Amino acid sequence: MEIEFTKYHGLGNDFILIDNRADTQPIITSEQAVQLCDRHFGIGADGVIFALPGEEAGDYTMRIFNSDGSEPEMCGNGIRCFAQFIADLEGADAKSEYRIHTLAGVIIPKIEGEGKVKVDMGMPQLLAAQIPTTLADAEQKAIAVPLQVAGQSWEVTCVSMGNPHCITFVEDVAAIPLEAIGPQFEHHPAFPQRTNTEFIQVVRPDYLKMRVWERGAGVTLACGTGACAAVVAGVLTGKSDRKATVELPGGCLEIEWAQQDQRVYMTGPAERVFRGKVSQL
Ligand SMILES: N[C@H](CCC[C@H](N)C(=O)O)C(=O)O
Repeated sequence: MEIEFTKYHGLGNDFILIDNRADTQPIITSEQAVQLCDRHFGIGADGVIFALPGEEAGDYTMRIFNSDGSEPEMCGNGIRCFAQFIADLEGADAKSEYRIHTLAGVIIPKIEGEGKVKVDMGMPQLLAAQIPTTLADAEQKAIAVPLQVAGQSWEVTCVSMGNPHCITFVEDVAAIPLEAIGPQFEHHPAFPQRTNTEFIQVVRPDYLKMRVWERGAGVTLACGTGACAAVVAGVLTGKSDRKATVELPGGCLEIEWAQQDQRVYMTGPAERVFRGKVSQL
């Protein structure tokens, strides 16, 4: 079988996008996605994203496989790339705003020009059962609670953007041994669905530096849902403003947890890199 694909990235968090509009199920398996994401034996990416026909009043449905083959509920950098991909596919008929059905609900990206996409990421979920985490009672929030990892006690705050995030604030993100401790956070028993983990250095209340170990993908250059979760955690712990720039290794995202509707808005780039075909799957 030969598969056409287009490679996009959002601040270096890169994805293989597949036009899957002719089928209601992804045309490749999660095992094949792992092969395609391999940076030596495949195309190389942090994940594979499928553009499927719309469901439940969505213009389209987005599904994604992480590079380890697991299927997350949502992807922030990915949905900006998804919106750009759809607009490229629709050409002259392209809209500037789409309603995308995802496992995290309907997400609304708006193409703003100069390669920027603004996304209504919906409302964060904060109850322990919604993350999910056992770090607090099911109907309570896990804000600034202790978590033992690698022989150290970390103060963490848990936020779901449809996918789980564990946020901790540190003095110097550059000093964090991400490859050593990331997997211990990801697979910690306190997170039944595993977790993404964000390490945040507060430069100013409106400027955060972030590094991330992603569930199912490891170290990435950027994480959109993680940047949103980081600002929410910053507000909940009194460390950041509701509107902040989040600087990631791959570049900056503008995030706002809006006071008036309690929804999180993320603005950032989405860039097409190349198109290709792959066979022997
Ligand atoms: N690894 C994440 C999915 C991708 C999220 C990230 N790439 C983003 O931009 O939000 C998870 O398993 O929840």
